Amino acid sequence: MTTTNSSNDCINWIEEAISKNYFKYYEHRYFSNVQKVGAGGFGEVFRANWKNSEQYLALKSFFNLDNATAKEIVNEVIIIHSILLSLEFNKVFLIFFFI
Ligand SMILES: Nc1ncnc2c1ncn2[C@@H]1O[C@H](COP(=O)(O)OP(=O)(O)OP(=O)(O)O)[C@@H](O)[C@H]1O
Repeated sequence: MTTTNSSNDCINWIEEAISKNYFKYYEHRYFSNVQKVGAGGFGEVFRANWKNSEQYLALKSFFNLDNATAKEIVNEVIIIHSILLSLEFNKVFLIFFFI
């Protein structure tokens, strides 16, 4: 998928990514020092440490996992993935969690 398709396509895309293990699931308990840093139309953004490391990660939560949100997630994954690839990162780590 290179451009945004319909909402159904987005939900299928997410479900396929999960079933093929492209998306990994991490328990909330592995994150520490979770602090809210912002909010947008679809949810809230937090910064957190992974386990006990010094490295900050951005965690996004979504108000609802509906069609519009699925489309937003897919767009964001595609944009961040292409930016990181252009910077020659070999692996891409994105974290979303749902409340
Ligand atoms: N990786 C990040 N690091 C630090 N702060 C962030 C990060 N991502 C988002 N934020 C903060 O959280 C806010 C909300 O981000 P989010 O991506 O949810 O919404 P948005 O893109 O700003 O707005 P909308 O989703 O309504 O178009 C941002 O305005 C920013 O202040």
